[in-house]
Parts: sequence; structure tokens; C-alpha cells
Amino acid sequence: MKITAARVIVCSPGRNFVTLLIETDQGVTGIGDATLNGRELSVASYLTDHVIPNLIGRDPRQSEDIWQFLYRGAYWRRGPVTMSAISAVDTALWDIKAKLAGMPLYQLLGGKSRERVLVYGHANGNTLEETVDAVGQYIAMGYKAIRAQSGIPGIAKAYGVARGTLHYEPADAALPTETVWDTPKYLRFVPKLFEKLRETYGDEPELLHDVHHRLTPNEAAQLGKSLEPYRLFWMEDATPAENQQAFRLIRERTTTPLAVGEIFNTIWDCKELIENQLIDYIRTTVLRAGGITHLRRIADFAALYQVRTGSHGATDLSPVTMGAALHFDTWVPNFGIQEYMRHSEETDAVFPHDYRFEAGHLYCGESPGHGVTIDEELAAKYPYKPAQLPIARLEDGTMWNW
Ligand SMILES: O=C(O)C(=O)C[C@H](O)[C@H](O)CO
Ligand SMILES: [Mg+2]
Repeated sequence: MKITAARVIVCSPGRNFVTLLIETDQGVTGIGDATLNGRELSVASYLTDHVIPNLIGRDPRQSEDIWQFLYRGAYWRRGPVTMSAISAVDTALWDIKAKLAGMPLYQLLGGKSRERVLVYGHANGNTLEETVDAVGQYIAMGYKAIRAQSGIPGIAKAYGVARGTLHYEPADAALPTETVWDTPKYLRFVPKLFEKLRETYGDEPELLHDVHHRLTPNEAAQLGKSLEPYRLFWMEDATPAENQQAFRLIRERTTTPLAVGEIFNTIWDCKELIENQLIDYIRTTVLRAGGITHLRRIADFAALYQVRTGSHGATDLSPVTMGAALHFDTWVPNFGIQEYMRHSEETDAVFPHDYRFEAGHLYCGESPGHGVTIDEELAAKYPYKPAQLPIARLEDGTMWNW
């Protein structure tokens, strides 16, 4: 069996997506997501110019060897561009493998460890009151776990606050929108939000919060401590994690559960975090961390240290990633939770899929493969639009972490 052709499809049904489609001599095709928000064309070029010529003629069933070939063979290892490209190839190859077997992908991983996948949705508002209302709307939609992000008094544009209630798209302009950040205002406000949420909705809903890399380790420890009475499911990306030991300081000072890893590319980005039990949830995804092949290695390693999975699932990850992630989540023994930010109707139409939401959970489908396809004709109606993520500066102009 041979790979006969592969192509990259770039489209923008509401936002940009990069999709890799692999064809074989047996007529079976597979697709993978290669979207890197704000830097999409770099992965498209990496695939078209450097990866696809190496795929033609290879046996698509040898997904492990192809993974190793792309990782070791490039000489230049790791990084978001390389690893998003490898992820797309790997996802497409697992899709093909499962279609050849005539089975849903989770069966090839080891079958079902659970019937359904707990997901968390995104509630947000410009004010504390609006955010409390938005959480109520998610509870009414059946969600059991909800991430709450709010506008902060005195900060013009806060991370995670959308214009509507259901969809959030931070990559909103061809050149980055500039936002201003103020840590003391944020640290004073956030505990009040979660106090109000517990007061309004009681103990049951799982509540999450994304700090989005804005704090130093000591500030993160302060926030974690002040949130302890409100029993968060997790506090995410409390501080940047290039220095994995930074999490030791947070860990030693608060029992609020910690999650990190949506920007990680390989096991090497989280090895110390996991083996030192500095986190509770690892947020690496199929798309960013080397596809099913590598994500499985991270999850198995994490299981040794009782760290559970909590994969990134923002809308800049296409339904292809969501489909593959749900098969992974249905299998992975140390599953924690899956992020689920709903795609727009336009996006869903371009990527027909068989997963479904019901009562706070997602169910992966039963069709062979990962269950997501692409309507290329429709995709062609939405050409690429340059869009970058915002940046953040402190009030004095210092560049900060968005
Ligand atoms: O979903 C999350 O937790 C995010 O932090 C979303 C990110 O800002 C987004 O994926 C960046 O492209
Ligand atoms: Mg995040």
C-alpha cells in the first residue's frame, strides 16, 4: 500500500484552518489538522514544500516509522511549526489506519475506557454580573464544567472575553491588537468572581479559570491560595512554563489544581512538570504535540504520576482535531476533561463530523476513522484571511505575555 498524493487545504470559514489530506492507492483517504493560529501559512509551507514530497510512495500503515522519519529526519527537532505538521500527518495516517480496519479510531487505541467525555465550555462577560449570568446559561445548556473569564474593572480588554456568548475568536486583526495588562487589578478581582459564582450556583458545577500566562510564580501562588475556598477544577497556565521548575513554587504554596500545556509540542516540554508532580492536568493536544502517536506517549508517562489529561480544544483547533481528540479521550485511561469551545456553523459545515454534545459530554462517533471529513468545494469559498493573536503590554508599555 502506498501514499499517492497529499495536499494542504487552507480555508477560513469564520477563522483560518490548515488541513492536510492524504490519498492512497487503495482509495482510502485521511485528514489531519495543521492549524497554527496566527502563523498558519508557515505550517502550510512546511507541509507542502518539505513534508509531502517525503510522503509519496511510503506505506501509510507505517505511521510510527513515518513519525520517526519526520521527527528525526528533519534534524531540526521540536517547535510548533514542525510538530503541528507532524501532528497533521500522524492524524491523517491514524484516520486511514482506522478506515482500513473498518473501526472507529478509539478501537485501535485499546477500545472504550468510558462511554462519554466530560467537557468544559467557555462562559465570559464584560463584568462580574455578565459573567455570572453567562455561567448560568452554560449550566442551562447542560454543561457540568465551565471556564469563567471576565472583564476586569480598569482593564480595557481582558483575555477570554468575547463579543457574543458562544464563540470566542482572539485572532481578530491582520496585525496584533494591543491590550494592556495590570496584575494587581486582576488579582483583586478574580477571587470576587469565583466567590459570587459559588454563592449563586452552589458546589456542584466544576469551575475552571485560565490565567493565560500572565502571572509570576509567586503571584500565581497568591491567586491559587485565594481561590482555594471556591474549589476550582483547575487554574490554567498560571505562569509561562519554559522553566518547568517555576511550577514548584506555585505547587508548594497552593492546593488549587494546576493545568498547563496547550502550547507544548513534545514530552520534553512537560517531563519535569509531570515527573515531579508539579501539575494535575496536562493540556497537550493531538494537533500541537505530535498527533496520536506522541500524545499517547505523554499520556502514558503522565499516568505514572497520576497526572490526568485535559486537552486544549479552542476554536483555532479545527473539528478534525476535536474528532481525533474525542477518540483519544474515549480511550485514554487517565482522562481528566476535554475543552470544548463550539465552532461556528460555517466551520461545522466545512468539516462534517459525527461527534455530538449531550448533557455536558461529547460522544465520539462510530464511523471508521476519526469521523471528520472536509467539504473541499465549500472550503474553497472561504479564502485565507491574515489574522494574528493580540499582544499584551503593561501600563508603562513593557511587553508582557498575552
Ligand atoms: O482555550 C484556551 O485555553 C486558550 O488559552 C485559547 C488560546 O488563547 C488560543 O487557542 C490561542 O490560539
Ligand atoms: Mg488556555
